[in-house]
Amino acid sequence: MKVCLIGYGKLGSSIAKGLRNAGVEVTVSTLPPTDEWAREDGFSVVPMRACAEGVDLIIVAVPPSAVPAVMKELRGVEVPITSTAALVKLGELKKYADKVYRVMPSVTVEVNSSPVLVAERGGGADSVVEAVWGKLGKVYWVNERVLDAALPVVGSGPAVHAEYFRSAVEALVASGVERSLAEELARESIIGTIKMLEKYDPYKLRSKVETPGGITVEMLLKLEEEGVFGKIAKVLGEKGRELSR
Ligand SMILES: NC(=O)C1=CN([C@@H]2O[C@H](COP(=O)(O)OP(=O)(O)OC[C@H]3O[C@@H](n4cnc5c(N)ncnc54)[C@H](OP(=O)(O)O)[C@@H]3O)[C@@H](O)[C@H]2O)C=CC1
Ligand SMILES: O=C(O)[C@@H]1CCC=N1
Repeated sequence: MKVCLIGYGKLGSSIAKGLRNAGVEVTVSTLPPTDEWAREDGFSVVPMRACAEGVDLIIVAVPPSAVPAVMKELRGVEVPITSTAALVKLGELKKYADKVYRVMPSVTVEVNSSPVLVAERGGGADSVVEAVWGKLGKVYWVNERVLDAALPVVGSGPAVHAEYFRSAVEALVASGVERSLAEELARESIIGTIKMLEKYDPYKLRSKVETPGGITVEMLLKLEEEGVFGKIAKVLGEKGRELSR
């Protein structure tokens, strides 16, 4: 399979590396200075129209403000297009191309382990979209409203989750644990928790950990009193509702 990737920034470079891991041939089109970064990473960089020739899929990973210019330059190209841009709706993309989809992944595509929301089925090239994006994680076909509502947890997710991880590490360091050990312990704990969440819902998991009158319930009640979890749900939920309007 061959892919043309437009944009080699934070997300684009992760997409390129994830696809390469999976044996997909990637050609890049981007502006300076990231054109040089793509070359240093071993990708071939060409002008946009040349990039779009003879490929199975085009992935547009440029800032939302640059999408109209890129779509205009791709006008008339028959190859299906997937846009990763937040904020640019399908209705806008369809003004420029027939076979076009919105995709919402996260940078964890770099390790081939991202939820990949795709809107919407029936865009004229579903199987090629599934085949390419399926190399980068688990594909979920959704309507556009769900893609936007889920963006705070899917697209932004790694940054939000990393902040919890960082806080846990700082807590351990403050308690006298060496940073390298603290990072390893926090990481292993999260990996184990994720595996348990595949078996149990979060309420059940919490009740398995809380010893009555013990340390866990004491800490969790304190965090709830501070509004920590409620605030996360409020901010992410408000943003999801705003985006999906
Ligand atoms: N970062 C993330 O985790 C996620 C991002 N997204 C979406 O993906 C898109 C990219 O985000 P991100 O990678 O963070 O952004 P960056 O700003 O890091 O990267 C944007 C890339 O697009 C290039 N570019 C800008 N304008 C053009 C143009 N006209 N033609 C060709 N290339 C161009 C930039 O080149 P240069 O910098 O060299 O000028 C850069 O390589 C955004 O729309 C964002 O909403 C979606 C999900 C997750
Ligand atoms: O922060 C952003 O706007 C983009 C979309 C999701 C992740 N990065």
